[in-house]
Amino acid sequence: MHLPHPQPKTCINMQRYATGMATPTASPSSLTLLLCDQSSMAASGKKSGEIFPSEEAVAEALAEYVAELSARFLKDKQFFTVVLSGGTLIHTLRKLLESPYRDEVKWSRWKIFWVDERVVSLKSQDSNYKLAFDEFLSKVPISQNNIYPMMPIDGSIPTPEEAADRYNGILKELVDSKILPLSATGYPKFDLMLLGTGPSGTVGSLFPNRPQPNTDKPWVTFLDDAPEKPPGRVTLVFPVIDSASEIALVVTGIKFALVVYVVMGGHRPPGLPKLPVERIQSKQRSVTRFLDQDAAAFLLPK
Ligand SMILES: O=C1O[C@H](COP(=O)(O)O)[C@@H](O)[C@H](O)[C@H]1O
Repeated sequence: MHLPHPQPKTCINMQRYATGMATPTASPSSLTLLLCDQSSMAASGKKSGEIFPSEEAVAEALAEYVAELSARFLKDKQFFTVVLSGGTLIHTLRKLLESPYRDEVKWSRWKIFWVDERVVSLKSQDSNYKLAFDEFLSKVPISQNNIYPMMPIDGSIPTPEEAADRYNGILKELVDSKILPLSATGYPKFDLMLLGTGPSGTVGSLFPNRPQPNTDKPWVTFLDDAPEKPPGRVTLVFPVIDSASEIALVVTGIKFALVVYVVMGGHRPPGLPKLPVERIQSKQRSVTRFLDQDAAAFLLPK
């Protein structure tokens, strides 16, 4: 696969993606790429489109975005339902723990879910819940009653299939009690889905070259042969992810540059099937992308 060399001195404003006007399958030549000078962007400290000069700037913009959504959704409904991923995303949420967000956000009205989990004890270093709890949830006043881990809180470790059944049941109860609405296509509709991706284009635990990305029921599925450790995973199916009112895709770091390039419409190796992360664009709502310059290193104008 031939890729352009990164040019660290340039940055790119791809506002069209932020507004959902472009699709991931558009060719680079059809996109509006505005080059700007990295030093002026860094000096202004402001976000420019969706590619930010640093991971720190991504974290700041993400906090502003999430806090604004929380306020907007809570004007009309009792709870703000947020679905977390694991991985680097959790660290990037850190600015929400600082002023002004820490005091302004109505944390007691958040309900927290996960897009995926590793089938391990909640105390394991591999647990997405533990990561989120230690780094984020334990530092804000969200009641434990409003946190819905994908693994049992009693520390038991079910099989991946049992864990998926259990979470399906939890989501069903929340739908039945009208806390989670159903989308027009019959899937639970969360307010905000916070996604990362792996270098291979995963979303949650929907891995390329596995059947789960094409599964549409039940709402939560599982695998016991994930290509990355640990092998047991529970994950929301794609239509549940796609039904969320808002989706943020947060990608920082050079190891994601290739997958970002492909997702944003760059040249793709012949025969490469559509990656799970490429499927989250929807006509119903935009995907808000938060990329740092490292993740966007291959996105160069033609
Ligand atoms: O295993 C997982 O990895 C992905 C990506 O994590 P990152 O460290 O590359 O950002 C994460 O989104 C997912 O929730 C997690 O289970």
